[in-house]
Amino acid sequence: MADVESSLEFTTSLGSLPPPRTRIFKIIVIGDSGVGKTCLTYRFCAGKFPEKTEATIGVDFREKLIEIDGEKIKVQLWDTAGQERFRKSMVQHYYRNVHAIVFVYDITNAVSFRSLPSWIEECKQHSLGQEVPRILVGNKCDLRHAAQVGTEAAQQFADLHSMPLFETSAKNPSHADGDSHSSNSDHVEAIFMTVAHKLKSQKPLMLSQPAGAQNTVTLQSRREEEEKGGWNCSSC
Ligand SMILES: Nc1nc2c(ncn2[C@@H]2O[C@H](COP(=O)(O)OP(=O)(O)OP(=O)(O)O)[C@@H](O)[C@H]2O)c(=O)[nH]1
Ligand SMILES: [Mg+2]
Repeated sequence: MADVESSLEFTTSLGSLPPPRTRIFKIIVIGDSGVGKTCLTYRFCAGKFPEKTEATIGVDFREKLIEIDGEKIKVQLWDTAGQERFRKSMVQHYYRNVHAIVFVYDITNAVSFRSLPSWIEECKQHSLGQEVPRILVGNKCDLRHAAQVGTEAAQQFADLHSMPLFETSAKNPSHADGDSHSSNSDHVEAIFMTVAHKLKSQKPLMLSQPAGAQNTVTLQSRREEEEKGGWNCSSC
């Protein structure tokens, strides 16, 4: 867990201050326990695969400052717990003010794919309609030999629910690292950047940080929730 914790410190560091009124895109990552949500979000924010992860309790935040067309944008990933017992107290909190949803399944675990309708239903129950951009991510493509979910079935499901499908591996090094095995999977970085581009092009009403506030959007909302006794965040 040491790696993940140090990433959190790094990604939420007050040291690298964004310019005034940085837009924040809140993206929630959901799916069954063990599909790799923590690894995917860590990979995007810290640029590497975590050596060790533990089941997420409640929700973890990871942030990355990116630049699109000259505008600096903060991508805020909410890495949610897949295990029911670790998410109960949190659910109503992380579905607030969501800009995009990433549904994740594990291509080597058919059960995680069959669970997707219930995750979609949960979003619906929390008033996240079709207008909220959503994508489907099949993770662990480095284990294709053990695949239980084919690309065709996944694509059909994605089409049915009008969302793009990406197959990827949080573990594989990128092309830049000289690995040829990753050629048949999308890159984690490209996936989240695609979501960010989509959000930017839609110009939705975003949370923004006024000059000098730095991370107060995140910290304040957490403090408010803590006061209400609602937070149960494993790494924050
Ligand atoms: N081979 C391989 N293993 C992966 C990949 N992504 C995650 N894993 C492994 O899958 C296990 C679960 O990963 P996590 O990221 O903790 O899963 P999670 O979805 O966050 O699980 P919860 O927090 O319980 O909801 C860990 O042992 C990871 O090392 C991947 O792309 N390839
Ligand atoms: Mg996790």
